Amino acid sequence: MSHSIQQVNEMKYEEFLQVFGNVVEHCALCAAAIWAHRPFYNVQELHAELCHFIDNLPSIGREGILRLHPDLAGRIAQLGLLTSESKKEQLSAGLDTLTEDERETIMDLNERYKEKFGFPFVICARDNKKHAILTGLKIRIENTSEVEVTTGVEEVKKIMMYRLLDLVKTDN
Ligand SMILES: NC(=O)N[C@H]1NC(=O)NC1=O
Repeated sequence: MSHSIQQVNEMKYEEFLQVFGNVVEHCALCAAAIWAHRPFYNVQELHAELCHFIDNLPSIGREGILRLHPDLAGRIAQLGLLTSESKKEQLSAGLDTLTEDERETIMDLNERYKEKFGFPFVICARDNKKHAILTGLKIRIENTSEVEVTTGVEEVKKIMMYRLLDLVKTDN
């Protein structure tokens, strides 16, 4: 359901958390923190407040946010246990149409990425089809940890914007 920015600004904390609690995957803290910063002028400002909160976390906090994300085409997806948001995103990237070889490659690269960095590979699946995800994994696994925390968090912000646009009307 889509809400006007006026409706968002009038929301009590509990409703706000229910509506926006998963705009950052499994990290309701982000929405809980920025509720105090109402009123928001528009969805862009809401997004900017969330970005500001995330950017001000210590590096281990930002890594923690990455860790809350399920692997793309991973076991959680295979078990049907994704959040509805993540499921929709993974479908939009065509991750349900992977060949056996592609699935094995992506799962293997995801494991190697996690072994190297200690957090999962995060990319905005609504901006990347399955081939771009595979290429991204192959390229980004060569980066340093610092670069990958920054890159992963920038992807979280893109995912967040799409999720917000599903929830807030922009025509006000
Ligand atoms: N691992 C990872 O990138 N997961 C996320 N990406 C996305 O678009 N939705 C997710 O859950």
